[in-house]
Amino acid sequence: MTAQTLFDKLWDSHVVRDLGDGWALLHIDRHLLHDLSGPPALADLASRELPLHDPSLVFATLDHTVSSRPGRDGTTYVPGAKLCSQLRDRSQAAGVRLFDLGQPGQGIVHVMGPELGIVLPGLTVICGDSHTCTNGGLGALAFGVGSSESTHALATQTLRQRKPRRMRIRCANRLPAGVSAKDLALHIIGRLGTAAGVGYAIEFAGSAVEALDVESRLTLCNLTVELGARCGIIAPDEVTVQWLRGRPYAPTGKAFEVAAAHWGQLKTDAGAVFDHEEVIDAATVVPTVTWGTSPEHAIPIDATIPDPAASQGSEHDALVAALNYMGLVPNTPIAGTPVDWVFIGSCANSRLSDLRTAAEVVRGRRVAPGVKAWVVPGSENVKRAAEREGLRDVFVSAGFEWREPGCSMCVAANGEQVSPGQRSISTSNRNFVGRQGPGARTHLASPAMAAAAAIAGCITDVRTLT
Ligand SMILES: CC(C)[C@H](C(=O)O)[C@@H](O)C(=O)O
Ligand code: SF4
Repeated sequence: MTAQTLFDKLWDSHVVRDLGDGWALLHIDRHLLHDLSGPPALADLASRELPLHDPSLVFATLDHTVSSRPGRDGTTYVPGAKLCSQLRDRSQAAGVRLFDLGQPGQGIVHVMGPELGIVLPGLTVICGDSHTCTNGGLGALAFGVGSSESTHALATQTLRQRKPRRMRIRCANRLPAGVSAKDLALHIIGRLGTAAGVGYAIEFAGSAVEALDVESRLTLCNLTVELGARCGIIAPDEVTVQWLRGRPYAPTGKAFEVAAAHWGQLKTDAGAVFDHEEVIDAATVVPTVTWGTSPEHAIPIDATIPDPAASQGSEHDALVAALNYMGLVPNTPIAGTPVDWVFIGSCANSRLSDLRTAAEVVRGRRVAPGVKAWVVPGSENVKRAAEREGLRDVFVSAGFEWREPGCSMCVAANGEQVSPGQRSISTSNRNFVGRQGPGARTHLASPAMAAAAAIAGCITDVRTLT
């Protein structure tokens, strides 16, 4: 038998029918719905009088348009109230399990899926959301879909897809202490650019990836879409198996052992051929932040803001526009840039391990005067676990606000915004123009770096925080 990549194994095992010309009909194992993309897909189906093919494979949660204010309900953010009630009503009518506000399981869709064991290695997972690639961190074949694809999958549990090419990004050696998966992701995007992954499914491999815990793997895969690829995957291993054991929707008893034995086969065979390969030396990665308006505007914390004079044509113009929007001066150090806002949250970095890392930086210190700092846990379960182990108290006594789970200021679809011209350091994954509100200036960073900026009042190297 010819050597196969992990991606090919996952793809081949889900082909219902080869449609020719690189297209295939795939079986979809899990379908996740959120309050923005879920209601239209369910409504589309209802208007065609089509039943769901298998509601037990579909799960819904409220995340994008819900307020994160303590004591909130689905109506606190008034413009989101209709979407919330639609997702509730349509899920109930369709027999779909919805994790509602205040219930264990509610949370950002890409946080709650893995957390509950709804997402498992070897499964195909879709959601009407581009960061569905996050789930690849467990070894699932997971990708975001558009609304007509979502409708099709609800009705048939299948999807017509064109097979992407395969890329492997091998991360050699180990990340240095204090350098996280988020730094690695930003480093990779900064080096390869946001178009590098277009048309590819990307496998992250190598000793630095093997050394990551599962939550860090989810972070790394979360940012695959910012490389232009719809899908990122990491081979499941013993760390994955241990992380999944006992999760509510994971198999139990003998079935879990059988599943785990199967997951052990899900890796790229020696000698398998990729269409493209990249190698990153993880040992050279340092804490990384973005300065501009694209995730590829990523630089090491000890670097200076780039000078557009070094580039030409449209690239020059794009750099000038980004510098103007961000209100930054070329050739000055990024460290020391004052921040108004600190946002620790989003499906990139709002899991328990992220909050632990940030709390370690914050413990016994104070948020700098004039800085607004928020922690928005990724899910109700993350929130409760963090509260049980005292992390909430660490943040609150330092001057952070402790909020309710959801997307919040990652995309500001719930009205929680950074004011025009204000600068935010954010653990999210997109720093686009207006992403955190009209005129808002966003710097992407790891939880440790965001926490350090909250204390220092400016972008700072967490390794030298005093
Ligand atoms: C609103 C949603 C469809 C969107 C996405 O697809 O990613 C959002 O989650 C985002 O992060 O920009
Ligand atoms: S947290 Fe941000 S990136 Fe993630 S799903 Fe929500 S809006 Fe999208």
